[in-house]
Amino acid sequence: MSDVSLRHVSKSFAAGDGQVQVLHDVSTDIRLGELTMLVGPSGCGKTTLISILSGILSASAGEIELLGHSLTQMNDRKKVMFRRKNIGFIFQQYNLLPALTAAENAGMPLMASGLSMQKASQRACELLDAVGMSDHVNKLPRQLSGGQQQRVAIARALVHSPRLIVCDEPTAALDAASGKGVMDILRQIASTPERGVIVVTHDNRIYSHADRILEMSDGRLIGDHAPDAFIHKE
Ligand SMILES: Nc1ncnc2c1ncn2[C@@H]1O[C@H](COP(=O)(O)OP(=O)(O)OP(=O)(O)O)[C@@H](O)[C@H]1O
Repeated sequence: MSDVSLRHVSKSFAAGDGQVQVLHDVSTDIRLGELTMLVGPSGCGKTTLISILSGILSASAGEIELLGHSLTQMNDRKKVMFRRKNIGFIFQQYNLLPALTAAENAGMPLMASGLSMQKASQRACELLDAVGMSDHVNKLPRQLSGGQQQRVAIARALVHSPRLIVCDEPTAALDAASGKGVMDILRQIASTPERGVIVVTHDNRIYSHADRILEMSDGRLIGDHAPDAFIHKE
């Protein structure tokens, strides 16, 4: 059994009087212990695919299994619970709450599941320390650089110890050095066998951080590459 399995996944959206199909018969397996990148031109369906594999969107057809559970058979409430426990999300925009400190922001998922502010902040500080932010725990987002804010977002994504980290363009808003710093952290997370990281990206500066690159075009998976081979092909 694979850690993430997609079988014959298709997705259509309503458009005008008809439907537009944005994913066509996508099948692949994604493993924990690896950093998998999903690359391809704008509009080819990358965000739609990670939204389906993390249970945010439902597929129009096909089967999705995640960590031994069939997402296809879960109702919406179960999907929310499953996601909260097992998946951490990191986006291009860091989505930090401006009135909360770094520690409070990073602790938010724990507070949302009922932990006290004090306990949540304590665990958040451990994670902030791990991403090199121990000197900034009491700062507000506006007092942090883009790269530092993304580190807070990484700490927030990890604070509930999810097994899968799903990232949509995590380095798009960052300069090269900050982007590399963020990818080094994600790479380290994916080097533990019980954790997997999936990164959607356009950013060819970071391809070398992948263990594996899945290439999409026009709603289809068209390649499964080792990063070296893909970088030389580009
Ligand atoms: N809710 C929706 N309703 C209708 N069409 C949608 C919806 N969401 C996405 N699409 C369409 O599906 C296609 C794939 O979009 P998606 O965001 O998955 O692409 P992407 O590869 O992530 O693009 P980008 O790299 O620009 O973010 C696009 O043509 C988009 O317009």
